[in-house]
Amino acid sequence: MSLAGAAVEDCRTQLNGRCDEVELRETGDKTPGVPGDGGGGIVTQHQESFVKSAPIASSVELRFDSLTYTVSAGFRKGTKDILKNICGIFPPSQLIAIMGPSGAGKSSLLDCLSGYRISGLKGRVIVNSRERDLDEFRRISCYIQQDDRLQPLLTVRENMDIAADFKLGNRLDRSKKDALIRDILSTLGLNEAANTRSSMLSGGQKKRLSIALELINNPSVMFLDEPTTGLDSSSCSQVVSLLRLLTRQGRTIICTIHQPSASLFAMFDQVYLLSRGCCLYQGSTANLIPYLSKLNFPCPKYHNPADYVIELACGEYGEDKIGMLIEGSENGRTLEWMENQNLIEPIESCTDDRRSGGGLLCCKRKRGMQDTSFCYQLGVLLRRGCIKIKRDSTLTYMRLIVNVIVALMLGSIYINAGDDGSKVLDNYNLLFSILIHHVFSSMMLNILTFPMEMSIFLKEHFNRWYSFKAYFLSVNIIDLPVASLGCIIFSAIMYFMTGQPLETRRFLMFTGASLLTVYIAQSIGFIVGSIFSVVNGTFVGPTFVVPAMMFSGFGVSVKDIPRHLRWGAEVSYLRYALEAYVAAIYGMNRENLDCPDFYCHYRKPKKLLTEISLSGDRFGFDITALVGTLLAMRFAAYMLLRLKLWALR
Ligand SMILES: Nc1ncnc2c1ncn2[C@@H]1O[C@H](COP(=O)(O)OP(=O)(O)OP(=O)(O)O)[C@@H](O)[C@H]1O
Repeated sequence: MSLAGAAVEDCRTQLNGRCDEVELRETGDKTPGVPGDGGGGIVTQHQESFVKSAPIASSVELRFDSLTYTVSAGFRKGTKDILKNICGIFPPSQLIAIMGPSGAGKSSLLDCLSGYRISGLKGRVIVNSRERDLDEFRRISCYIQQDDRLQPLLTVRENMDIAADFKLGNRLDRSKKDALIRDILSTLGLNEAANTRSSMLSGGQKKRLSIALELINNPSVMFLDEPTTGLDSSSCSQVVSLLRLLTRQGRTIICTIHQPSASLFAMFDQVYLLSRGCCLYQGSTANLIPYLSKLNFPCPKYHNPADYVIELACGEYGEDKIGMLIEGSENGRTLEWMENQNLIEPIESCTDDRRSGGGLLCCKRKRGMQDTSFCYQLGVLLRRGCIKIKRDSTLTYMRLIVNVIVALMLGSIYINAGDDGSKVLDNYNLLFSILIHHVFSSMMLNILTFPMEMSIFLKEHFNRWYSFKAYFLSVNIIDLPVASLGCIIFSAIMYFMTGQPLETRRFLMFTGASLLTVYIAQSIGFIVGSIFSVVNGTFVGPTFVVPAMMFSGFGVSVKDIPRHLRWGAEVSYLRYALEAYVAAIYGMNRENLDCPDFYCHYRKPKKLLTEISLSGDRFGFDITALVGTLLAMRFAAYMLLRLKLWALR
C-alpha cells in the first residue's frame, strides 16, 4: 500500500466513529488518494506528476476580520445579521471545511469571502496581508456553487474545450490546450467520460467536471459550496481527496460541508465551525477534540466528532454551550488551535498595508476582468450556441415543424380568404391570429429556457469566463437564424394558402412585419425570463401581451377606445404590427376584391380600412415604430439583466 493509501487507512482506523479513541493527527503526506479512472483511493502517478507540474502562481492566505453580513429581513421587517462580527484565518495549502447546522451562515460566509456578495458586508477581508482588491482577487480565485451549473448538452470534452478557450484565449495553441485538458481530465478521473454529455454524468462526475473547468486557469483559491451534497460516500471521498490533492499545489481550498463521515472529516486540514452567524471553533481538524475537552464538552464514546460538533452547534446539548463555544473561540479570533500557530500573525495586526503582501495583489492593474477580448468571447459564445442548437435538434425541428403545422391548419381554415371580397373580415381575423401565434411561440420559449441559462451565466460570468456584454450580444444573435427561418416558412405557407395578393412587395412587407413581431416577442421573453422563475414567468409573460392585444385595434377599434386610454394604442406594438399587416394586404391602393356573392360589404379595401380605423398607408411609420419598440425592449432587457446582476451581489 502506498504511503497515501496507508494514510487513509490510518485515518479510518483512528476515527471509525469513536470519539474516545480519536486523536486526529496530521499524517505527514497530505494526499490520502484520489481515485483515478478506476477508483481505488490511491494517488496515481499521473496525479502525482500533475501536482508537481502545475504549481499555482502564488499561494494565498485569506483572513477576515470583524465580518458582519446583513440582509433585509423583508418588507418593513428591518434587517437581519447573517454573520456576526466573525474573524478567521485560512492559510495557504490547506483544505478548509466550513461546518455548521443548516442556516448557520456557511454559504453566506463563502459568498462574502469569494466576493459573490458585497452589499450588506462590513468588516475586512485580507488577502496576503493586504485589504482585498475584489477585481484582483477574482482573478486568482473561483467559486463553484452547490448546484452543478454545466451546459447539459455539451460533452465533458466540449465543456473543457470551451472553458479553455474562454480562460486561455490565444495564449496557448490548440495542441497545448488539448494537452492541458487531457492532463486535468486524467487527474480528475474523467477521461473515460470525456465524450459523455454532462447531463448524463453521475453526481460525483458532475462535481469533478465543475472543478476541472475552473482548474484550467489554475486558481490559487477555490471556494466550493457543499461539494459533497447528494453524493454517495465513495464519490464524497473521491471529491474531497481530489481537493486535498489540489492543496498540495499551494492552493487554498475552502468548502462548506454538511455532516461529513468521520473519515471524510479527517481529510480536512482545518475546520471553521459556525452557528447562527458566530464562530464556535477555528483550528486544525486534529485540535477539535482537545478543544472540546478543554471546554468540558468531551465527545461521547462511539460518536463521530463531526456529528457531535454539529449537535453542539444546533444547541442539542443546551443553548449555553453555544455561547461558551463562541467565547472559547473568541468568535474566530483565537489562533490557539491552529496548526503552526507561531507562524501566523494575530488577526488584529493583519491589516498593515505596509507589509509586503507576497506580491500577488500588490499591483492594482486596472484592466478588463476577462482574460480574452470581447470579440474572442463573442466568437466562443456563438460557437457554443451553435453546438447547443445542433445538439438540441429536437427543439430546433419542433420549432420549425410547429410553424409548418400551425400554418397548414390556419391555411386550411382560411383557404383563399385573402382575395375573396366576402371573407374580408375572416381574413382580418386571420391576420390577428398570425400575430398571436408569433408572439406566444417566441415569447414562451425564452420564458421557459432563459432561467436555466441565467444560472449558468451567473456562475461563468462571476468566474470571469466572459463579459456581460459579450453574453448579451450572443444571446441576441444566436437564436435569430432558427426564429427567422421558422417565421419565414410560416409566412410563406400562410400567404400562399390563404390567397393573399401575389405581389413580391406585399409578401416582403408581410414577412418583414412578422419577423419584427417575432423579435419583439423574444425580447419580452428575455425580460420576463431574466427576472422571473419559469413558474412565475409563465404567468407574468402573457400579462405583458394582453394589454398590447387590447390596444391593438382588433375587437375595439382605435377610434372607439376611450380618449384617456388612447395612449395605450400609441405604445402597443401589436397595433403597429396589425396596421403593418393591413397595409401589406389591403393598403397601397389595392384594387377591388372579387365578390362571389350578391353583395360584399368590404369589396373595396378602403372601406375596411375606414371601419377598423387602421391606416393602410403608414407602413413605413409602423415599421419604424416596431423597430423602435424592438430596440427599446432589447435595451430594457439589457438594463434589467445588469440590474439583476448588481442586485444579486
Ligand atoms: N438574501 C437573504 N435574505 C434573507 N435571508 C437570507 C439571505 N441570505 C441568507 N439568508 C438567511 O441566512 C441564513 C443563513 O443562510 P446560509 O445559506 O448562509 O446558511 P447555510 O449555513 O449555508 O445553510 P444550509 O446548510 O442549509 O445551506 C438562513 O437563515 C437564510 O435564510
